[in-house]
Amino acid sequence: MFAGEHINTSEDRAVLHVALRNFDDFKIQEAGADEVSGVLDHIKEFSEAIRNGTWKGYTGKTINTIVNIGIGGSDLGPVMVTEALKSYSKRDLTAHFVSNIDGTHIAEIVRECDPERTLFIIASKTFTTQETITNAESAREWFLSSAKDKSHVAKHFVALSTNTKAVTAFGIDEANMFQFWDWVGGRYSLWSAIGLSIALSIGYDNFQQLLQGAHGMDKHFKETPLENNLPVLLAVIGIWYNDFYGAQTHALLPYDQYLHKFADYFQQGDMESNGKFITKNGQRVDYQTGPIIWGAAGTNGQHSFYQLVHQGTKLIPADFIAPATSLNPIGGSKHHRILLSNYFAQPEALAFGKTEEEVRKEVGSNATEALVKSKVFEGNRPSNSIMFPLMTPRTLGALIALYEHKIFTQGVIWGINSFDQMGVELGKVLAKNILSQLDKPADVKGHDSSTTGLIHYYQKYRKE
Ligand SMILES: O=P(O)(O)OC[C@H]1O[C@@H](O)[C@H](O)[C@@H](O)[C@@H]1O
Repeated sequence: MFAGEHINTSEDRAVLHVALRNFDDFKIQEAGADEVSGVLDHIKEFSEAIRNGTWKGYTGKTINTIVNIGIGGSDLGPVMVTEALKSYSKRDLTAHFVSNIDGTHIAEIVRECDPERTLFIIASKTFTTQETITNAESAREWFLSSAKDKSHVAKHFVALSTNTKAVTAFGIDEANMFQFWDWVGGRYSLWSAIGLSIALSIGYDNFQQLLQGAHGMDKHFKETPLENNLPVLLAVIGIWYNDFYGAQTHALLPYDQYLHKFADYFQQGDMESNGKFITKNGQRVDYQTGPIIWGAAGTNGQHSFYQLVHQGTKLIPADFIAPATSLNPIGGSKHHRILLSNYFAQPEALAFGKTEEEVRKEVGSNATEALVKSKVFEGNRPSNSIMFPLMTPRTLGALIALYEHKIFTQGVIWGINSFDQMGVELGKVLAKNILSQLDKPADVKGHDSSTTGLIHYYQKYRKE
């Protein structure tokens, strides 16, 4: 990876998100790697102009709202990071994210926007993604219904993409396009121009700290012997439970409200990278590969799904993640001490459980056998605890890179290509075909009876 070899073999591409946060440290040979700092300068200049108010909208007002329109890797990273670093954000610059093709998403968000003061950021590596282009067109329509004049689009729309031709065809000025390169995978792109909404929200200096933190983890990963290498340790522990103990899922459980999108983010990061049954050589694997990633923040999960984690029939390895210090130490950090007491208690309970003997002592001799058994915790349920001093941009950068390299290491051990995503294509092709058949029942052809029946039902009941 660091050498720039085309390890994404199916697409014949290098995998160089590490080049986006390199700071001239590693020597990377790949076309575009020397353009990274130029794009960072562009991000710096633009984000400062928006934040300090020198960039004005079409009526001369400053921008107070940004709307990132993107999906998958062009959405989840910016969403997760802006939430995680909200404490560092410019509070009078509201950040919204539109991803879903469901018109409700954009409709509800533009309700909260003033066209004179809103900047739309169209984030798409390919600039062909159906959801993003459709949402971007609707945003432009909404904007022009107030601004009237197409020349005003330049003040309110920018693009983050590798596809200059499609961006200019959409009507966005090339000067307002932030470039990146095909060696940046979508789910590894928050470090690239796709991070513009992050830089706008937390400021360029903080964005750079995020990159520095990731670079620190890159160096650790590249230079540390395997037995002390954090991404490698996480990777092999994960493989141990996945491949040798039959664990189907892996839970990400941050005890930090700011990380409430962390599991969503790594659902794509991990499942799109390692959800594959074919090796790089084209063999079907006869072992398990990527786990199902899920999770939720804080103590909320304890009052819903932890029952199954503690006493269910499934083995669920989990990562518990927390900062030692809260950015909101209200009540003399009363909340944080309670939060952390839970953060410490849960892995302990999972590991050591409660024996039948202990339960008997607790419930007394009058308790029924069934009650005694229902209170036993078998224990021996595995978890990793990750703790850091304080949530800062630098720490978050390192934390994200830790998981990125964990996923990469697992992919290497499983012999799969963690950097393509062929599995998302079939559904897209079928949907395109179905879209062309939705108008008339007579057009619905070539499907199984269930699909045909469903489409006919829709055609019968739709209002418009
Ligand atoms: O940035 P783009 O080109 O619009 O792509 C968005 C997403 O599109 C999806 O189809 C891919 O599975 C993701 O990996 C990708 O992040």
